[in-house]
Amino acid sequence: MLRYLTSGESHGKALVAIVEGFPAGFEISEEYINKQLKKRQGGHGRGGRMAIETDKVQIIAGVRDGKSMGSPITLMIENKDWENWQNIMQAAKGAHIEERKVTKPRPGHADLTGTIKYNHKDVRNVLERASARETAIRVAVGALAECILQHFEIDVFGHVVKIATVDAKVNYENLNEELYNTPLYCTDEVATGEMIKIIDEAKNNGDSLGGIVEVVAKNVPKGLGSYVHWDRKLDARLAYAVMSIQAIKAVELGAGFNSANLSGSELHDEIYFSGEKGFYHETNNSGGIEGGMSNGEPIILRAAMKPIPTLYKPLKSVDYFTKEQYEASVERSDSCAVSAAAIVAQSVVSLEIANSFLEKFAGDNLQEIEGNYENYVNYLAEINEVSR
Ligand SMILES: Cc1cc2nc3c(=O)[nH]c(=O)nc-3n(C[C@H](O)[C@H](O)[C@H](O)COP(=O)(O)O)c2cc1C
Ligand SMILES: C=C(O[C@@H]1CC(C(=O)O)=C[C@@H](OP(=O)(O)O)[C@H]1O)C(=O)O
Repeated sequence: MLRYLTSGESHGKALVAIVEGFPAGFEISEEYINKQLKKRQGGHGRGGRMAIETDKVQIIAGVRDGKSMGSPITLMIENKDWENWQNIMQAAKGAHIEERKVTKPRPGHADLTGTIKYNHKDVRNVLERASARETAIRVAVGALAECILQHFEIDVFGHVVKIATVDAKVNYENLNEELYNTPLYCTDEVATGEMIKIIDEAKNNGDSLGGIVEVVAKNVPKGLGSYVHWDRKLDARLAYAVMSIQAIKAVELGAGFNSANLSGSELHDEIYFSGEKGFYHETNNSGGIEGGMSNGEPIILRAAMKPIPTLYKPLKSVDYFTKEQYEASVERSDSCAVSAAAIVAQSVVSLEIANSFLEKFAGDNLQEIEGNYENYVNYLAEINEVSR
């Protein structure tokens, strides 16, 4: 079972994660982790901060000679912006914290309730940790999990299917690495043009936009997760993980919310059998999960991201200390980060799938896990034999 903790503030020295339970013997590609980090920084609509950062992972512990050792893996990403914030962010008493003290909470962010809850005297103490800067280290952790999945030929792709009211026609043929050279990680070129236009319009109006991301996991073996207990259900774990991403407001699997509009005969995926594929479905309204278990079809998850809360266009708020009503305005923010969210969603989905995979094929090292996996593949071949 993979467990991880993250630590780090948005303008602090660095972001750190410790990943426990990672089996020994897997090749860990620093290059792959950095590729994922670069993707998360991309996408049309990001703000000035992304021009400052060039996220690179440092593997501090748990990997030797390019392979996992079975010991906890520690990852770190430095914040280049720290240079500009040292005086304000340093931990020692006497830091110049008054300089950039924040007293005006932003609607839609963690600012107001976080300040009340922790009895802070500076809203900055909340926004530093609530910030989606933290998603950088989660992508690094997700990329580690992908090192396990890729060994077993499981591919997970995150992409953009909607920005505000513009829907993309999804072309599953184009869900590959090439997609990440496009400006919005969207498989529909025509919709991408429209999306860029409305993002620019929103930005010029001091506004922001949200959208919908989709994650597709291919070649996931049947039977990951379980129906026997609520916290072992793969769909529940995926929803929890994706909902924990900053600004995500809804998660659905397969037909999702539209399931409620369809009759049983329209919705349920009928079961077929062929010698080549074994048991399979010709439709995938379930999104690859039935009874909390992967059913062998691609896992398809969608998540809705709300528009970014920090706006150049003033929104009404109240100063935390003086209680004066004011109109908030800001120096710097993303206007749309849906492409980045697609990569973050891919990462947390990968981590949950890897976790369920390791539960099913448990082992302390690669060879042991491979053996358990092969055993299961042989078992599946056996049950595919016709018996009467
Ligand atoms: C990749 C990414 C980038 C984000 N960038 C910003 C930003 O620049 N400004 C901002 O106010 N919120 C940004 N957000 C959203 C806030 O972090 C989020 O709305 C806030 O933490 C409150 O949490 P909640 O929306 O989940 O309730 C971003 C979110 C993600 C996933
Ligand atoms: C730093 C990142 O995103 C940040 C997320 C964020 C927020 O409030 O969530 C606010 C902005 O931070 P800043 O005020 O420093 O510009 C974003 O840039 C990142 O994605 O790496």
